[in-house]
Amino acid sequence: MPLVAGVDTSTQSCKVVVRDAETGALVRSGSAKHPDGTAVDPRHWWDAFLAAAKEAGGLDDVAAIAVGGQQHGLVALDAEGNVVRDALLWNDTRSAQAAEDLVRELGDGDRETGAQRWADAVGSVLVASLTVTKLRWLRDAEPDNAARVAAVALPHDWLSWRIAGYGPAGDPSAPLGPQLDRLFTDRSDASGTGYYDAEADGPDGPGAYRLDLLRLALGRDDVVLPRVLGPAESGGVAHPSVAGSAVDGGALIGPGAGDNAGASLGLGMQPGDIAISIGTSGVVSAVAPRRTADGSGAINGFADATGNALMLAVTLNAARVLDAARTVLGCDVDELARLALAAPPGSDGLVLVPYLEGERTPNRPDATGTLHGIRLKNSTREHLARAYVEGMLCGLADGLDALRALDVPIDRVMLIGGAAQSPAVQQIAPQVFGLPISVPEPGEYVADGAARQAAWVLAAAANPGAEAPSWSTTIATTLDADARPVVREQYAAVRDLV
Ligand SMILES: Nc1ncnc2c1ncn2[C@@H]1O[C@H](COP(=O)(O)OP(=O)(O)O)[C@@H](O)[C@H]1O
Ligand SMILES: O=C(CO)[C@@H](O)[C@H](O)COP(=O)(O)O
Repeated sequence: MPLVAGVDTSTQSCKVVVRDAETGALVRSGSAKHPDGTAVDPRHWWDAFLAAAKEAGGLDDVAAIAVGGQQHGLVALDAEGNVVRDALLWNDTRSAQAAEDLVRELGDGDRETGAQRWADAVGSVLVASLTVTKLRWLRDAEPDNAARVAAVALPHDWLSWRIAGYGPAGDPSAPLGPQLDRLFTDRSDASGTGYYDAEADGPDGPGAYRLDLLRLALGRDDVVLPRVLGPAESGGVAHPSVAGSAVDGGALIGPGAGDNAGASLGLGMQPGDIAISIGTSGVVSAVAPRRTADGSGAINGFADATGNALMLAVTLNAARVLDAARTVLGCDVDELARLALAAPPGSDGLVLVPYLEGERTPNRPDATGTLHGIRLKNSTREHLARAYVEGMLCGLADGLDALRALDVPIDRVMLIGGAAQSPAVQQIAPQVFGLPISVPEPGEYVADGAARQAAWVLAAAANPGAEAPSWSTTIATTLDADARPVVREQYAAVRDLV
């Protein structure tokens, strides 16, 4: 049985899974941490990938590999293949003013007009997360670095390029050197840049770069952008020092995907399915045949990894809100869950608005978190734990409402991401969302989606036109509970007091 590898180079860590290409059975896995911070030298992602691959027993025997990754991060390369500065990640808000400037400029000075024009052009109203705003920030704040930019990649594009053996000139781990024209990406991740229209008529199918928007941001467009591959197209072969050395012809590299599109592929999402991911980011996502251009900015209209649209609401404050609660309470994840479940729904009026890192949806990059309604009665560890869980979930419930407002069908809601394993999150989520919640078997769904894509690439190499393999997703449990409207009512009453 051929084996395939899937990688998730996410905000906090790198995860590698090795699966059987036909059945999807998990064979081996590994993971390694990334450094903290919103600006990171990508070499840490390379080191973490190598460590995770080693923990997964090495990748010599895999016949294909694909990479899913945190979206939007600006990896700006010079002509020698070096990064011009630390990559600015999706959760770095220093480009908030650049986003505002670009919105107004496209609207001929009018914000509302500009917001709708960006949504029509690329599927999303600009916020600091999107790559194009980081390019504008670079142009304005670091003109010397901006002048050195010869290629612009995203985290998953860059890691795929390194796996193929390319990289900085003179770096022994990059034997093929800095061939920038060998960079490739996929439609899902390109759709989060802000200078790619996934639904334009392109020469090879849907999707085309918007060089006019790149120029608007950077002031020029003479930079290499990764080639955008089709869903089952191979971008090349892994360097034998990294993967596939024991396989005839080497390991094919798949196009990869943005992490949310990777998760969608890993879960096998269909229209009507909603995934709520509680990782570093909080993401509410749905697949649809076409994107809706939401000029309000609540919903991003990205692409998925199969040819559909992927509609998302994304918050900056998710699993780390619970990490912060653990720091405040001095407890581990089990104790946090026990405490939260010991307090009543609504936490007797104690409400956390969880903008601990500013916020993206709604767009409040400079906001801070606030605790409201503190009384003697609710000044307990239990109430505080519950308020943190409820506040974080309320931000996601607003995202679900935004999808609903666009008439996105909601038949099934699946909860994934690191914090989805918390019993408190699992039990409180149906009370907040007012819907039953399905929790798939614990797993790395982004890496799994990348592995499924790798298996698809392998099948398509032998049989062009092959479909993605039909690996199944097991739902471990479905949780239902009476809706507790008080939680969202209390939250709505204070959410805008920032
Ligand atoms: N049982 C749990 N309860 C609460 N939080 C958890 C639990 N398990 C993991 N986490 C949190 O989940 C986060 C990691 O989730 P993950 O989806 O891997 O993030 P990312 O993909 O953004 O790197 C960490 O902040 C971690 O503390
Ligand atoms: O910005 C987005 C999507 O628009 C985030 O979803 C990032 O893609 C990071 O994801 P995680 O590493 O938190 O899973």
